[in-house]
Amino acid sequence: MCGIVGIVDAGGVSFQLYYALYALQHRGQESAGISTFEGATLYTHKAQGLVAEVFNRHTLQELRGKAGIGHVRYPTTGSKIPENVQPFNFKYRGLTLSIAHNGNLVNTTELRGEYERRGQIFCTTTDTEIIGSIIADALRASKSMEDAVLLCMRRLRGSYATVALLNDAIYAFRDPLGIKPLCIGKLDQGYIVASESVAIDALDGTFIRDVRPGELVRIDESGLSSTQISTANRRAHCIFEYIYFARADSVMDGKLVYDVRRQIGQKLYETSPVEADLVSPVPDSGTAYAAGYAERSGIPFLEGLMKNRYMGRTFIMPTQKQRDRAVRIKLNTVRGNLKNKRVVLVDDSIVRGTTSRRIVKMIREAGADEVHLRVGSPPIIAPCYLGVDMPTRAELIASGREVEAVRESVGAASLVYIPLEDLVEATGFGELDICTGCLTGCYPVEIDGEKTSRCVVSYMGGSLQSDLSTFDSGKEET
Ligand SMILES: O=P(O)(O)OC[C@H]1O[C@H](OP(=O)(O)OP(=O)(O)O)[C@H](O)[C@@H]1O
Ligand SMILES: NC(=O)CC[C@H](N)C(=O)O
Ligand SMILES: [Mg+2]
Repeated sequence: MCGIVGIVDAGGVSFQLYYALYALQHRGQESAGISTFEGATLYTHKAQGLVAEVFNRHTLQELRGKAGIGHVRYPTTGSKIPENVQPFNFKYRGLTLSIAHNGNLVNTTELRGEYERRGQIFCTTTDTEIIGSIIADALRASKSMEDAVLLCMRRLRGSYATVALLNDAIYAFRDPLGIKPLCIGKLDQGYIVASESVAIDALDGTFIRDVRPGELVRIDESGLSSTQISTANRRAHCIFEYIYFARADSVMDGKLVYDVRRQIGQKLYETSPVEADLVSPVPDSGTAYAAGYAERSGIPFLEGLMKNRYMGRTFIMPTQKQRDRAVRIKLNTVRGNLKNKRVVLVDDSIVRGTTSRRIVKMIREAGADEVHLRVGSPPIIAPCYLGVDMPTRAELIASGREVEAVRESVGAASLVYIPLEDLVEATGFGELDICTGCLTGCYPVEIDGEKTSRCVVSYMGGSLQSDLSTFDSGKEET
């Protein structure tokens, strides 16, 4: 779930891009990068590390121009190596293209093979380079950016919210199902597109709207224009954005994330009331859920865990060793709030169980009488292929296990997950407008060996109808 941003601003963009990436840091902690354009020169600075580690005043001053894009990475395809740090640049005669992507393709191997057979040499091991290659190839053949993106949408399978800097114009597009978020804001002297609205807020901008699924937006110094490249008969917004990834203060596809989480917290109490002395969130992402739970139950909201504010997110760290170590440093108990108390502990999700195992033990050691765990998502039972790094069933604590076995494994007195119907209702979307692959094992795009739900996409000009389910006969439809 990387974070992407594109800005055109008459006053210069590098510092603005930096602050926008800072606001999106929670979406990717592995690397950060910015590309800008001025005159005939493409400037790029990128490296592994957090936004504040990668850039300083000097590097930002060197990034000249009034248009640029930025990226924070959370690796999903291609390992954690310097070559995979985005944005990626493509140069050909008078053409300079820089590209940054949030999402994950499921036909990378097939497309890479095809391009390699045509003589293409790839410099990275990511899926993103394929998107850049398709666009650069089309532009080299004198096609328009609209044609290039049309080709992308016909060829790419998976999720892709993308920003591209083509000379001094920014292009932004979203896959036909709108799996990953992308929104548009107005700045004093220009425009911004970003993964989440918090990046617009950080620049004192005004939220305009979301980029529509299948839409291509162009921004340059004369303003903003849009072309609808493809249209689908459904959407598939990622449910995990609402559960965990997005910041609670973001408005995403018309929903304030905090409201969704708070409502889930309320429903969690209604699903299975419990008598307790306090409701404690698991910071950060569990907080809005706990607020809703406390509100509905009337049980006092009290923090039993304190988060070290200098620690980032643990779930998105690449190795189990790093994740274990990080949880130990990140969370500590507030002993006085827990001693001899019956505690309802509310978190957004249990994925591998790293966090819950550790904190239930810590809270018990702090003297709590009972720890009741409440979770704002149903059990995560299937891998995500579309942008969350949980690639195998084996690593998921709830995959192939009953709730009782998970409860025992994390050591809680009781464990309750929100039912899927309640979660879907809280998002306000229809069941067919969100991707619940990680919760149901049924995906909105064709994935080898997995169930696929029906989806029909039509493309600009109406000449091509692609029914993804035809690749998939015999598999279940929802
Ligand atoms: O079961 P696990 O594999 O531990 O994964 C789930 C946990 O990881 C996430 O927290 P994280 O620390 O990444 O981020 P947060 O500070 O936003 O809650 C999530 O909020 C859960 O607490
Ligand atoms: N999390 C993401 O959006 C990652 C983008 C891309 N798949 C990469 O791994 O670099
Ligand atoms: Mg958490």
